[in-house]
Amino acid sequence: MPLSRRTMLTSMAAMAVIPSWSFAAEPRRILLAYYSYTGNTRSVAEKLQAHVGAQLLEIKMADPYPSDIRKATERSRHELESGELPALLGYPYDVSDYDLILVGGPVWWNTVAAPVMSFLERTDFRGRSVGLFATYALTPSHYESNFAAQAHNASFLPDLMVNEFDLANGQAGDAITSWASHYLLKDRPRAL
Ligand SMILES: Cc1cc2nc3c(=O)[nH]c(=O)nc-3n(C[C@H](O)[C@H](O)[C@H](O)COP(=O)(O)O)c2cc1C
Repeated sequence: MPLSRRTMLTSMAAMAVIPSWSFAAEPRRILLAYYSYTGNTRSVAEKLQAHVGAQLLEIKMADPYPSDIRKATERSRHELESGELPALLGYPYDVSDYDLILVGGPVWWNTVAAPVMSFLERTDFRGRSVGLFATYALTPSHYESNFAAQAHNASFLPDLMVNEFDLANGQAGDAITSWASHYLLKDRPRAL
């Protein structure tokens, strides 16, 4: 049946205002990997996860540190000084399904905690965006630069460093929320 002139004009007018492509919200696929010994980094990871709905991955060691913190401290120091990084459970991790990989861990001995170093060493970040977050007691020190040196081929978002005392006092919430909304929740353009 032939279209009426009015129908044709209406259709043409609609086509003129609707572009052939548009911006649409497409959820980012986010992996949130973290290691935590005393629970601080886990707490940040869970807060971030509540904001961005990422897939959580706890980095687990094949031979976990003892609960005696002095023994764990001695061992971790030896691992970092000698470069004999601890074996992990379930590696290598395939991150190719994710657009963005968040990696969290504690500052240990002024640098990246040994299990997180292991994770970075065994993961191929080629073509991926990485957002690092860490918790610390006194200063993040060389965490960021040492992390970047170990995570080959990644492009980095600005990082999130959380002081453990701010976390314990409930004063880190705004910084965590702000980081998540600025860097993790952006919509990406998608061709329709
Ligand atoms: C072995 C060890 C070494 C640490 N070294 C540092 C350090 O160099 N600088 C610092 O600010 N905090 C240091 N801390 C404190 C931790 O970074 C802090 O408590 C962090 O929030 C712990 O995170 P977690 O609870 O996720 O394990 C160290 C803690 C441990 C157990």
